[in-house]
Amino acid sequence: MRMTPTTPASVPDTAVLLVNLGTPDAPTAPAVRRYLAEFLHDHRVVALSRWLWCPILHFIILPLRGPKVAKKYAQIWMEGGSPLAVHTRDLAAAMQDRLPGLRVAWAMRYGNPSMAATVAALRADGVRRIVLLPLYPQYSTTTTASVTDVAERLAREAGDALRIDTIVDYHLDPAWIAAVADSIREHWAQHGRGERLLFSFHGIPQRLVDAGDPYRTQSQASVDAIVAALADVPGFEPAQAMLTFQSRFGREPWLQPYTDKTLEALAAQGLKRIDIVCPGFAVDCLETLEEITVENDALFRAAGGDALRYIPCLNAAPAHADALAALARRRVEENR
Ligand SMILES: C=CC1=C(C)c2cc3[nH]c(cc4nc(cc5[nH]c(cc1n2)c(C)c5CCC(=O)O)C(CCC(=O)O)=C4C)c(C)c3C=C
Ligand SMILES: [Fe+2]
Ligand SMILES: [Fe+2]
Repeated sequence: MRMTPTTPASVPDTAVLLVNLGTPDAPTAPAVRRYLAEFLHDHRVVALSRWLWCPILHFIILPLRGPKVAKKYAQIWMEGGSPLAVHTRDLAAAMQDRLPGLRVAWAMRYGNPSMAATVAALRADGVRRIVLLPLYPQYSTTTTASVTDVAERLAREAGDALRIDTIVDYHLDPAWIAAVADSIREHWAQHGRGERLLFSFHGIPQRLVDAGDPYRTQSQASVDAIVAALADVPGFEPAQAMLTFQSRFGREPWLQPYTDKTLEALAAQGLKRIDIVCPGFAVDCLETLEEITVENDALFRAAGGDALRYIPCLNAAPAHADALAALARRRVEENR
């Protein structure tokens, strides 16, 4: 008699796969060079011709940036590793607690654990359907599409044995908006309110937005919704909120206004206490913990400010895990 392979009821055949950007394995120059080499070879991130870009990358960017950026990672490194990896892992564990009938896994677009190895391990465990959740609330071709490029290749290679459904953005998800707004509210309850509330998002080249990338529009929509959710805070006026863009890379114009220039301008206007939050980042990372709380803090003070008060990312907070688990559960049930 021919036996039909079955999956035991206790082993879920559907997984939720969180994918974040990626980070070096260690805060050392060789590890940072390896990570940046993979990241900056991605055509979604740098679209220049390889004839032009490879010599610049291999002979200028990687040798110079490796040691410099490794020192920055060393300042924020946690006991369990890079903050981006630690918080992504903890968020996946918190979501697993909320999704007992599903398998929750996490991977990185660049570096480790890779998407290919994670998907291979899930398939070996009997997973046949994946709900993919790139950890970018706002869609961009530079980030989300780069994750779906890899997912599409893996699904193609697996043929009928694997289906992947992607949640392409969640920039207006009501539970996520409420979680970010509540984190700001709680910060204000503990520390008081600053004179301005800056929403600082990772930038992208303006050229990409001109070509149709919806990232800026979605970032503005997230800010508007979070500000609307804070309307009942006594004394808070929507005009105190500002959208800015950080982490420029390269020489061409990126989305503006720039976070660093805005902070200097606000200090020059005599403002002393600014609150800053980064809702484009699901979890804390180099760009929030070093660029905002070390570099931008120093330049705000040097320009005459007193305190740049950073409101942390949602990380593995219960409200974040609740919001993303509900989002994933809905997607699993939608196309059963
Ligand atoms: C949140 C969304 C992100 C977008 C959009 C994004 C676009 C983008 N980034 C670079 C270049 C670099 N980014 C770097 C770090 C970094 N970027 C994001 C997120 C987005 N990037 C995160 C979460 C991080 C931190 C990773 C960590 O380990 O904590 C870096 C590496 C650090 C450095 O060398 O400065 C680079 C380089 C480009 C070019 C780009 C869009 C074209
Ligand atoms: Fe190269
Ligand atoms: Fe980046």
